[in-house]
Amino acid sequence: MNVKQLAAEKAVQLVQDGMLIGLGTGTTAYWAILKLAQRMKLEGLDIKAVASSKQSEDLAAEYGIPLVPLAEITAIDLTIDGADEVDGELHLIKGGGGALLREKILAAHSKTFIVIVDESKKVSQLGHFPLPVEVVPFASNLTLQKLRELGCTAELRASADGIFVTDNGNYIADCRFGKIASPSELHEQLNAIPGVVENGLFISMASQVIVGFNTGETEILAPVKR
Ligand SMILES: O=C[C@H](O)[C@H](O)[C@H](O)COP(=O)(O)O
Repeated sequence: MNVKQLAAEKAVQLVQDGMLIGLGTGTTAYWAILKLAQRMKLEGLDIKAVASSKQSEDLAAEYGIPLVPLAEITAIDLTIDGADEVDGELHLIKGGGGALLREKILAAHSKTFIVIVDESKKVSQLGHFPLPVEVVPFASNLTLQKLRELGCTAELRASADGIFVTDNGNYIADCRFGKIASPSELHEQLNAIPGVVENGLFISMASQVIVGFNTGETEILAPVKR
């Protein structure tokens, strides 16, 4: 079993009958979706789900996980999602796959938000991974200028056929800040820029982070209560 699968399967153990599950996006969340489908088939697990991307929606549909229209829900019991970096405070960088906006909306409405990562994602300080920032296409060159004034190099993400476009019809600016001294302060500064829709910093949102190790072990990290 690979390390991402290990963390994902540990998280899926927390899922119980009757829950509404938020499905994350990416190569780690992929394993969680597969395990949920397997538990439904083998154990008769009775769940419904909402998806954080077209990709995860398609995967869930392919594996027979019933999806609920977002208009019909008021809250999510538990969301399971990956991350690009996790620091000691359990702040995250997300959006490597471009799904950060929908992921953040689902996380914000989840009673429990479980993050699943392999050990390579644990860092002492966020920022080595370029921070994804979702921006509207209109005047994106000007928005990029404002982002750079915050001290990063910012480039629009490319795709095979031009500029990468999110499920929401927006662009992603990948911002290299180097080490981020104050993630919460940067989060506020980024979202104050007109044209920025949302950024990939998830501040104090994780209820738990499940880390998979190459040794086959897992570690559960919980936020320190102050
Ligand atoms: O937009 C994508 C998401 O934030 C992913 O959850 C994140 O990039 C981690 O992806 P992966 O599990 O593929 O490393």
